[in-house]
Amino acid sequence: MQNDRLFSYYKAQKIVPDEEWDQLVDALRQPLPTTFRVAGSRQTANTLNNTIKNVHVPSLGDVEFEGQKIPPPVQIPWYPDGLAWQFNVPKKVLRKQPEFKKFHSFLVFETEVGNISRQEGVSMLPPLFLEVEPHHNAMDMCAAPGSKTAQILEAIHAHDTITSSSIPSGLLLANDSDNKRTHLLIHQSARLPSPALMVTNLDASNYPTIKIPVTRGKETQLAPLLFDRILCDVPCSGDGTIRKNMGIWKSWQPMDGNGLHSLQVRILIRAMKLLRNNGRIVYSTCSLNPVENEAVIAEALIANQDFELVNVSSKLPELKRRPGLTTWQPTTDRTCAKTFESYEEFMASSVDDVVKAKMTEGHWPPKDVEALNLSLCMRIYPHLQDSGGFFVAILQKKKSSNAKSQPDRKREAEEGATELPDSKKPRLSEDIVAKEEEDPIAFETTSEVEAGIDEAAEGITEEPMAEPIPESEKPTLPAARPQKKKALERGEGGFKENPYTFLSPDDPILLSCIERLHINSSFPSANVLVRNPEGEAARVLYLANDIVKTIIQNNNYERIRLTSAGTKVFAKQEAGKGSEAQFRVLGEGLPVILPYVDETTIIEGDMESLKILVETYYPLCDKFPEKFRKTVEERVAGSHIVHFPQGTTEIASLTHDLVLPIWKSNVSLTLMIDKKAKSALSLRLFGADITTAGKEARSEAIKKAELKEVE
Ligand SMILES: C[S@@+](CC[C@H](N)C(=O)[O-])C[C@H]1O[C@@H](n2cnc3c(N)ncnc32)[C@H](O)[C@@H]1O
Repeated sequence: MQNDRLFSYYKAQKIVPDEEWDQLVDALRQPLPTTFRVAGSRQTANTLNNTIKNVHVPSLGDVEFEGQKIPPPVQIPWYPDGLAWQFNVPKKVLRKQPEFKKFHSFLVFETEVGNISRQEGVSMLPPLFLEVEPHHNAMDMCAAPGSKTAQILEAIHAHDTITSSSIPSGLLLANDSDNKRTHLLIHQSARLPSPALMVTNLDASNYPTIKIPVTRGKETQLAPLLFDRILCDVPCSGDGTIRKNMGIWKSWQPMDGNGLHSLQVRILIRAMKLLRNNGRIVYSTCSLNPVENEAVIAEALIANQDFELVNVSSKLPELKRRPGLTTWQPTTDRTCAKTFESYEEFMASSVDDVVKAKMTEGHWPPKDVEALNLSLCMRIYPHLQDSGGFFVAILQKKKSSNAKSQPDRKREAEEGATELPDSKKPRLSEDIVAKEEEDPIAFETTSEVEAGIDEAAEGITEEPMAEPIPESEKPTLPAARPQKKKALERGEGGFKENPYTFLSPDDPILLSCIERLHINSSFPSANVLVRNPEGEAARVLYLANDIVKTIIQNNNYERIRLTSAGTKVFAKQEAGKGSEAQFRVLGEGLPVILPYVDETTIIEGDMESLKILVETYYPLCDKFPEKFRKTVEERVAGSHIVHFPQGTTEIASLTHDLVLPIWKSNVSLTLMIDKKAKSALSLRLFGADITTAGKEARSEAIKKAELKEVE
């Protein structure tokens, strides 16, 4: 844990006062605590958080391991409502100490189903400063793998109740230039299914204008969509993650940051152009390098003078932070022995011309640096609160500014970009505030039920975001855009996504879903879409909100590489021999559908029935308590919804109502949630994984242990 280049460079930047230097270096050499955030909409999160606070933490309060006292998890002081936690426990304690082992497996399962996000503490900051509201049009420009996207989605869904999800009027457009990573992002965000989410795969620095129809007087025209909030969590050298990514100790060199500066500036400048008046941009990196931080902010503020930095010193008062730098000294010298105070000094030096060409004036502090208030930027250092290193800046588009920068005016003239006042925004449906009755926990059900894949998780899923970006992942531009329509076809490389088609509200498949679940007429049937290749029958139905629908219908997808839109609600389920295939409601779609479902359609369940459903793959109907059995026997085969009311019985205690999808065949029932979601539910309700998969995993582990002993 020594790198003289890194030390010389950061000492020259004076990132901390001399007397703090040793503390900073000591902190960099300590392992990073494990941090996690209780995810989901506010009410669901608070319920789970209470379990952590009142059940788990007290059981970890007095633990000793190999003669050493082990400190329990503590809440991160600055995170709102105490929903984020941190603990610093060696791996062997998690594996061997019984209480911590139990807590660890709780975290693993809850992470799998998306109720907990294993996210670095400082990486939770940008969305908190973005202050997204459910009606906002928000954009996450460099979003994958999606931990911050999830936080923004939660803010967009702030009106969700513990029982069901709302259809927000706002939008979250999450983008990443790396195609593979956008799919990771989609997978992660399926944990908080949202009809307001769109995912694109584009170069953020050159993000195309999205058009939406706007009515002025009698005329409707297409105008550019401008955003209320934009997050630029840009690709960076990642040296703030050195406590976790030990490879940085060896590999760090100054050209990493120098090389990223120009892309970072271009991404931020593009975000500025996509923002509406009085909107807000959060720019962040997990790097300590001023060239990737203050220098980027300075260059962008000079390029677009409609913007200013926002003072957020009173927000998150418990967060220890340091002001942004106003001086810094870039270098191209690998040893970092020599840094340069100004661009002029650098250009006059004996540095090789090829190297000189890699640097711009913008790498250095501008002449009028004081005017930019760079000290309003925030630097988070590891020694202040035992965290990673991080940088955040909040920029705001001034309320009314005539000071349009030259390129801005030019672009607006070219694109006809217009600011849409609130009253002129396209008319979108009102927020539909969900009923506060039933509760589905948002289980991930993308995989087929009990698909038989055993991925018994050993560790909590690590957040890949904080890794130093390997060469292959450094600033990427998506594969060349297809020139011809033909290239859009599947399997030809380039853009492979299927077309988006909205169903007619009287489409027979949609009508059959609606009739079967007695979905009422306020359900937005006109917003249901499919993505099957032309000519193929639909297998999955998605639901989009009005703004997502408007965007899909008014833009050209050869230009906007749309990877995903809306949330899955129904999927085709092949039935057994002699029965017709049917569409079933998906666990992830249930929260959105539930407010529209006629209550008499929902089957009342009880704890014993829930236990049987959790414990067995296909329990026979006659195994269930009489009341429940009679009700299900009266129902036709196919997709049903069951409500399990909160309460305490001898078997278990349910802290809040649960609503889950089941499938009824002729003689048996199946709980339609995926294997891991079922295990998480089992752990939460019964204190153990009583699922078939859980039991199999345990007996497998015992067999292995016995074999080892024999050997
Ligand atoms: C720091 S990571 C983002 C982490 C993410 N915000 C999160 O919290 O999970 C930076 C991301 O930028 C993406 N990226 C790199 N160059 C890009 C570009 N030109 N346009 C858009 N995204 C880019 C990378 O693929 C990477 O996923």
